[in-house]
Amino acid sequence: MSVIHPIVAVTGSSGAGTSTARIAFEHIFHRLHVRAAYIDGDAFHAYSRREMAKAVRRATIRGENFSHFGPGANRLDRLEKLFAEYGDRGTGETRRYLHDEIEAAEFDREPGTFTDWAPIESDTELMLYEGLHGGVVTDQVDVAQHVDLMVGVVPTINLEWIQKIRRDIDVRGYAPEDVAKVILRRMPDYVRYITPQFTRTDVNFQRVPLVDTSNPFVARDVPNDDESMVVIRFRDPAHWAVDFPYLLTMIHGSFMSRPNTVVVPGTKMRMAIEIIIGPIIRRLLEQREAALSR
Ligand SMILES: Nc1ncnc2c1ncn2[C@@H]1O[C@H](COP(=O)(O)OP(=O)(O)O)[C@@H](O)[C@H]1O
Ligand SMILES: O=C(COP(=O)(O)O)[C@H](O)[C@H](O)COP(=O)(O)O
Repeated sequence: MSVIHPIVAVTGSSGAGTSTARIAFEHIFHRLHVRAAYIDGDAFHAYSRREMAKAVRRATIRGENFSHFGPGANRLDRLEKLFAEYGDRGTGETRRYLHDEIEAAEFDREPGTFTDWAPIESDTELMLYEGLHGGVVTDQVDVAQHVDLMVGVVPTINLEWIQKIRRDIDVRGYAPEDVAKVILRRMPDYVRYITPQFTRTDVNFQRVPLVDTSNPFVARDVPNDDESMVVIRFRDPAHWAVDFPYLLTMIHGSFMSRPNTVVVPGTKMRMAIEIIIGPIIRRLLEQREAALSR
């Protein structure tokens, strides 16, 4: 945790929508004229696509579980080092994982490989992490302890799988049966490392479909915003002085389902993110300015 170099972590499983949610954060930062350091969590994968395939084969032969969700396939030590260093000095190192031809062409590399480690942008006011492990805690690392605002993007699982399946097939070019195998292989680490994060998050955005998603493995398209609601849970509303009456007034069709939970129409998810997160980011920046002027 750091007043002068705050870290915001947007955390979610593969296909959950963290990259999509990041756009709302970019709008907030633009409106507040924030200079942010952006971190893509996939940069902390430990292996290239080819090396990962070999590691998975070796683990399978040994009858062991191994996936991108677990510590064995990620440099969580370097992720924690980055968070600790950024919180302390506003510096650190990151890189990019190049998922597809388009991303790879930008760096004249092969898809499924990394760019070189390089210093993050200098003189930033905060860091935004987006990826799988922004709130992870294992026997060896505690990434969560460094985060000032932790946001979960956690669609209900059938919707999350539909989003992942459609994206991995339509955008990343994977075969449907391979995506299903990856989902199955990742389940032990999903339960052990991914889902526990969402108990630690300050706020979770959980998109819930209002249409049938009972068999996500045959769904032809992703339920759109009109076909969903978003359950927004605050771990400690008082800590962030969440103004629920204002929220309910501003977002037509919203209602409280619990004292710490507001539900909004799917079409209002981005607006809800901006109305909720905007004041929190402004408060973090005001605290930073006050500390710097002391
Ligand atoms: N609110 C949403 N409504 C409709 N589709 C969504 C929504 N959020 C994410 N998606 C879709 O789900 C897929 C995965 O989203 P993405 O942001 O890439 O997930 P992640 O980065 O967490 O893996 C993408 O195809 C994206 O367009
Ligand atoms: O699933 C994720 C998480 O990323 P995202 O949140 O973008 O899904 C991995 O990065 C990719 O599966 C990498 O493996 P591959 O080399 O198969 O792309």
